[in-house]
Order: sequence, then C-alpha cells, then structure tokens
Amino acid sequence: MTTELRTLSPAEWDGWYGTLERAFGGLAESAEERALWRDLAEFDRSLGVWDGEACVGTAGACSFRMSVPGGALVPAAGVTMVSVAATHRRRGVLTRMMRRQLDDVRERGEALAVLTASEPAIYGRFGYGVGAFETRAEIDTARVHLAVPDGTDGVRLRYAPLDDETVRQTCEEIYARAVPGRPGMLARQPGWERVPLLDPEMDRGGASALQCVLAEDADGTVLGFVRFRVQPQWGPAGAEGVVVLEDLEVADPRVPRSPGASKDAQAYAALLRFLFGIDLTSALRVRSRPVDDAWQHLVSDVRRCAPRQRDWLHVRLVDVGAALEARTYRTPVDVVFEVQDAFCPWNEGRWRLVGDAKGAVCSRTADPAEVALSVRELGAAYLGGVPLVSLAAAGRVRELREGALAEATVAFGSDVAPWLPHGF
Ligand SMILES: CC(=O)SCCNC(=O)CCNC(=O)[C@H](O)C(C)(C)COP(=O)(O)OP(=O)(O)OC[C@H]1O[C@@H](n2cnc3c(N)ncnc32)[C@H](O)[C@@H]1OP(=O)(O)O
Repeated sequence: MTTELRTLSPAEWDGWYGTLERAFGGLAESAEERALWRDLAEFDRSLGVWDGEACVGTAGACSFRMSVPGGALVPAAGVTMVSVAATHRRRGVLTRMMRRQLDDVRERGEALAVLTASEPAIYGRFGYGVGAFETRAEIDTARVHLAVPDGTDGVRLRYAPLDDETVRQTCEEIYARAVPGRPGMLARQPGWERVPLLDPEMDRGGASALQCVLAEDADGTVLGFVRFRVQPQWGPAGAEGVVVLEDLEVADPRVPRSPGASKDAQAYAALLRFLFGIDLTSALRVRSRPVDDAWQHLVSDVRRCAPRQRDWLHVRLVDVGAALEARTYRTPVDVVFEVQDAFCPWNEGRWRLVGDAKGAVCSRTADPAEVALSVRELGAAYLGGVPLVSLAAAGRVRELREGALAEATVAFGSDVAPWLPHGF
C-alpha cells in the first residue's frame, strides 16, 4: 500500500471530515457543528493520509494553553479528529500520523499533548497516560436532599438568554477565572467560547434547548452560572422529567483565585438546589464533573446518585524537562527520574527534578536513578490527580531510593483534582 501523509488544504476539508464522520459510524453531523469545527480547524496542523484520491486517515491538533498545578498556562497540543478508514485499519496508518504529529508538536515547542479518547486502549502505546478522570451521575432528586451552606438563600438566581452577548461574556469571565485554579482546564482561545454553546437540535435526545441561569449576590455581582437542559418525561404516576447538567462554574470576581471561597460555595449550592427543584423533574443527570466536585458532599445519599468515574483527559509529556519545569510542586522535591520513552526517545534517560511551590528546575543528570517509570506514568501523574504511589502499586513505577516515591507522590499531588470541562 502506497499512501501519502500530508497536511490538509482548506479545499480538502469536506472529504477529510467525511472520512472522520464515517469512522465514527457515518451519521452526518449538523451543519452548525460541522461549520464550527471547520472554523476552529488549524489546517497546518490537520494531517490526512491519502490512498490515491481517497482520504483514509485524519488527525488534527489545536494550539491550546492548559492550566497545570500552580496555575501556569502551558502550551499544549490538543489532539483531535483521529480516524482511519475501516478499509485501511491495523496497517500502521494511525502510528504514522502519531509519529508525524508528535514530531510537529516538539518542533513547535509545546511541552504537552493532550486528548480525550474514543477508547482508552488506543493511546498508551504513544506515551499518553490518563491524567484526569471525570465523574458522571444520575441523581434521584425525588429522594436525595441537599444540605446547603449558610448564606445560600442570599444568592439570587435569574434566567439569562444565551444569545445575549453580555451574558456570554459574563459566563466567559467566570470560566476564565476558574481556569488557573483547576489543572487540565483550557484557556479559551478565540472562537472556542462557541463550543459549550453548540446546541444542534439533533443532539438533544428529546431534551430542551440549552438554558442558562446566573447566580448573583445582593449587589448584583455575578458569582456563577449553570447551563442545562430539561428532558420532559411522563410515566404512569406522572411527571418523571430529567434535568441534564451541561456546565456549572462559580468564581467570585472580587477574590483572586478562589476555589472554596464562601461566596463560591453559596453560589454553587444555590445553582445545584435550583436544578434539584425544577418542577416536573425527578432526576438530575450529571454528564461530566471533576472527581472532587462539591455536589458529592451536599447530597444526603450519594449512593442514590450512582456516581461513576471514567478516564477523561489523556496527557503526554512531549518534552519531559520543559513540562516538569512548567508546573509547581506541593512540597519540596529533589528526585532523579529514569524515564523510558520508546516513541519519543529524546525524553529517555535520567532527569533530576528540583522544585517546590514556587517553581522547579528539571535537567539531565548522570546521578543514580531514584524512581523509574515510563513517560506514560509521568503523564498520568503530571496534573496531580493520579498518585505515583498508586501507579507503583500496579507495578508501573519502581522506587530505587527509599523514600523517593513518597516524596515525589506528595509533591506531584494537586489540592484540586484535574479536569477538562468539555471535549474538543
Ligand atoms: C483523540 C481522538 O480523536 S480519539 C478518536 C479515535 N478514533 C476512533 O475511535 C474512530 C474509529 N477507529 C479508528 O479510526 C481506528 O481504528 C484507529 C484510529 C483507532 C486506529 O487506527 P489504525 O490505523 O488501525 O491503527 P494502527 O494500525 O496504527 O495501530 C497501532 C497499534 O494500535 C493498536 N490499536 C489500534 N486501534 C486500537 C483500538 N481501538 N484499541 C486497541 N488497540 C488499538 C493496533 O492493534 C496496533 O497495535 P500493535 O502496534 O501492537 O500492532
């Protein structure tokens, strides 16, 4: 098979995107969604594989900046739109695209590549580790009650039209304030504010259009927002509607970086209580929330909320030294890592990481290794949500100097669990 791997020209977009759609089952997306992804596409980062005239492979990348522990926004390639035609599968087409893409990412000086996977088994071989999980839940709001913090009654709620530019901007400001406080969140690049508002009728599954409610304090300062839909349902005993939570952010604009601040907690509880109380509904579907999300501590019966976790953000350190220097560390750390990286061999070898809560230096060393692991485990631990010691328990990390593993585990941890608010 002779195939050609190259970047895409704008004129080739439709055929290229058709290959992608077919690999995902062949259902055509709405015109609205197609147009959005085309607008956001970076053609010089969009790879295709052609067999003669036929496009048989696709892989895109977005130039993101991602929040890491300590709050820095680090350039990261967002890998997306990966597919290989079923006629050409398991012949190494994906491997070729990943090779070319990671070389490009390195040349661009991006220390990280990140993605969400259709299937988690695909990307480990290319050095990606699962760095953030998400929680989903189906909450029985007829039986589960909320215990809200003092002050929640002082939060005012109002419906806000999603097509109002001021409302959009307000929500974006709240989102932007939340980004540095949670590793894994993406600073919104121009145009990406349209993604959470994408609302094609064909994807609603019988639910309403997206709705938005703002939470304000007594002065009218907006503290947070929720975007959701309602899916009306009727059973033999009456109404059994479902509220579907799409998006909820709080951040008091007067407090610099405020996860856990009391006004935030009140706004969060008020928005959640609102969702619980919508008439003619008896369930709240939580699509994707951080694993440490506060709702789990407000409910009377978490078992009736059926929470479940799944992999979400996969992280690849493309430049180990630069990536480890870009974040800070919860406690002082001085550890030599022996890194294996068969797919990106420039990362292989020993790295001494010296860091603390203010910053870090990570450089090549000939000193004896103290912790041995592959780049995949480093990617899993990078955002602070997966303890190195837990990877060691699975035999995937080895301690070579007594105490080094515990030291690194504590230092890598993040007070706030990593998470990504939406796919790309
Ligand atoms: C970030 C995103 O966009 S995620 C979306 C990914 N795309 C999809 O899921 C769409 C449907 N699937 C596909 O298009 C294709 O099957 C792909 C892209 C997943 C794989 O493409 P291929 O060209 O077949 O992969 P390739 O031949 O390079 O396989 C490389 C290795 O990965 C393995 N592999 C490939 N796909 C999978 C999979 N779905 N699950 C487990 N292993 C896989 C292969 O067996 C092979 O292993 P080996 O090196 O041990 O022999």
